[in-house]
Amino acid sequence: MARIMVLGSGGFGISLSVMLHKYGHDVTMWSKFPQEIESIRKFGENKKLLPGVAIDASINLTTDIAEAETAELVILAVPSFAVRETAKAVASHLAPNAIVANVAKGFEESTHLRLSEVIAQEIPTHDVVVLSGPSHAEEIARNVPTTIVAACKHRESAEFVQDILMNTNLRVYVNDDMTGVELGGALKNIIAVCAGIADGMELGDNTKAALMTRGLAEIARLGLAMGAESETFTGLTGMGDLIVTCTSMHSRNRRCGILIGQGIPADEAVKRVGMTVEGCSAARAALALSREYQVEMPITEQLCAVLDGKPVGTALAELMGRPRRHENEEIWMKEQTK
Ligand SMILES: NC(=O)C1=CN([C@@H]2O[C@H](COP(=O)(O)OP(=O)(O)OC[C@H]3O[C@@H](n4cnc5c(N)ncnc54)[C@H](O)[C@@H]3O)[C@@H](O)[C@H]2O)C=CC1
Ligand SMILES: O=C(CO)COP(=O)(O)O
Repeated sequence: MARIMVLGSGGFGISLSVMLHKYGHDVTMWSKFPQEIESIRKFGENKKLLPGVAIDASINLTTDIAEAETAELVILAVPSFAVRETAKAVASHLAPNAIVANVAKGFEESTHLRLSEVIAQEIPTHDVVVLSGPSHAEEIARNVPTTIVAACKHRESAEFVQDILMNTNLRVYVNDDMTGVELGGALKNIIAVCAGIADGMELGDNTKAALMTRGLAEIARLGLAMGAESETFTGLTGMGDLIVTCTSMHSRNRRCGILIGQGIPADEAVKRVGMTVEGCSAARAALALSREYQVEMPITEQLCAVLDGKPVGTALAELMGRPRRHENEEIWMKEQTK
């Protein structure tokens, strides 16, 4: 049994807390917002962010982040935009040997940093483990067999988290390619918004398959330029998460895309989803990174234009009308220069 502090009492924070509690761990769930905790106490669930999932009364609920002091594992489960402030808030309350894990999938929008880099800046004293992979909160909470990855440069830290999280319904792999794992998780949200747009426009399965496949190509292109390993993108945190998020009825990013595809302006679509949608801000960060690393990310570029008001039909026509190329252009170019 481990003592675990989950920071964030939204969809994913709750699903992890409920699962870890079920497997006998001592779980405390924190929210910055007293009204969120009060509402969970009152109704025994988070009616807005994960309705229908009962939160056992023996899961400790708090708004006092200092309660992290006794935790062996502290899991950040807040949106990307809140990762720095949450890491900063918990930094002085961590036990010396605690491991910090992050489940948020995105970038810091102002710096374009990966979230483990943001956390490392605020908590340089502790190892950060990235948790990612195809894992919707709604299904984790209901014990649907699921696989994820715990990524860290130090294998012992990743294995510490693996040991705590592994159970009969959750299989956890370790990986040391933190860059690849984090980029896969952050960038698939962009493609999920686009897949949703295609669904909202009532395009077909061919279009969705094209977006997913060419989306993975541009995810891997940026990833390789940033030092990730290519195998990571065909693994759980690359292709695996891309599949689940582009096809699932649970996906917040896809749901946002459906609304945009139906003609709802992006800001309004995000509001209507009412939960964390990471793909829109990730698209802006990814576009900046693609320019910095000089790689082409045409789908990401068109999503950014749509977020700025370009009609989805025009964006689609421009993607279809791109200059002819080889499917594996970079490999082909390399072959020619041998
Ligand atoms: N919901 C899911 O199935 C999964 C979500 N994730 C990732 O986990 C992260 C959180 O997502 P969800 O739990 O779905 O979001 P959510 O919208 O359900 O909950 C967000 C939580 O963060 C808290 N929060 C918001 N602003 C905050 C701030 N400034 N400071 C501290 N806390 C703040 C909210 O009070 C709430 O408890 C996202 O990056 C998402 O991509 C990853 C895997 C699965
Ligand atoms: O990352 C997730 C599932 O692995 C959750 O994001 P979505 O809800 O947008 O699919």
